Amino acid sequence: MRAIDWFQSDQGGLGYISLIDQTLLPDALTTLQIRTVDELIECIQRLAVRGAPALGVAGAMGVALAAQNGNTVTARADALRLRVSRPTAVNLAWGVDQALEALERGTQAVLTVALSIRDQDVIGSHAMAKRGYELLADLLPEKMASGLNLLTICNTGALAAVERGTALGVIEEVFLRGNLKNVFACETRPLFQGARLTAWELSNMGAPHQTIVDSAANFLMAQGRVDAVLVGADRITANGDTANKIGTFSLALGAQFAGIPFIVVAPETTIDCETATGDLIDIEDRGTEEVVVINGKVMSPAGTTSVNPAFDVTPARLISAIVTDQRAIRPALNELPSDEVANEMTATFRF
Ligand SMILES: CSC[C@H]1O[C@H](OP(=O)(O)O)[C@H](O)[C@@H]1O
Repeated sequence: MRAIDWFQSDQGGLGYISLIDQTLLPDALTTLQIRTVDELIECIQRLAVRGAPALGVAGAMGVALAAQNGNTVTARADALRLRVSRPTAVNLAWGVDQALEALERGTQAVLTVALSIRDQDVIGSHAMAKRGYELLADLLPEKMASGLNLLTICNTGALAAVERGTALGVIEEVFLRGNLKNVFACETRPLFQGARLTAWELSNMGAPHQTIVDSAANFLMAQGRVDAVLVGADRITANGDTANKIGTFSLALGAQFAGIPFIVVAPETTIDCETATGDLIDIEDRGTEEVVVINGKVMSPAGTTSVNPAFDVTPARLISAIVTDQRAIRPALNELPSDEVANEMTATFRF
């Protein structure tokens, strides 16, 4: 079952978006039928649908909903509201923009673009899985043979895309080829995408895994218990700086301290060459309640407020490699990015 897809209903031929409500996992696997842009915006903002690639598909399919439910003026207005429903993942705006370009050619033209984006995401996720596996085999041949201990954060599997996903798709490939010893999945406070979603996906795969509290990750790396860190991305800027789930920057620091590869896996559609450097990325702050309320229990005294950035930014110089559906930038095999490699990344990404 795909995290997000499009279906044509028999009710007058109008189509709708089908999506898994990820807020209910792992306790319940429930799909929703989304027929309006307002319903889709609500699902995006409460993370019923989430993950950069999935948001790109949702953005494009949302424009198709808008086109079939209204005239081009109201459709464009609805699409622009959808475009800004979450600010950090560039894929959402990109998906909306791609579909909007077809709006004047009619609803079917918009839907054709949206379904193409969906299908390209599937192809890309398989390409990233293969390319990421090959990179790990190049970087860690001996450890690959004995079985890799990998660490990841948030959820970057099929739930964050259409199929397979990004970083977790690479981990799946390592598992399917018999080279996975264990996955440490950071629980990923405050919304527990790791403990809930990544653990669910790894369990469904039958892959060996353990969840950890986020703050344990760097200690495990320092102990030598992690061979590589693989993470997703929500926006990669022209110089290779990468926005991803909060806690990712800390993992990159831990990986550099431990001398292990820190690998970002993301489709080309996550690269935003219009934004020069990571400090320019709009980082979503999701407010106090998500931090102080856990399973309905308020953990802090009334009046306590929180800073709750949903993402952070990892500087390109801390990133060992960026694997996309089309390429992989690889550091010298025996060192983490030096200034030269970081400059190469900058040169490579600055189109
Ligand atoms: C496959 S990239 C998914 C990316 O999106 C997640 O954020 P959120 O759960 O808030 O949508 C996280 O940053 C993942 O790395």
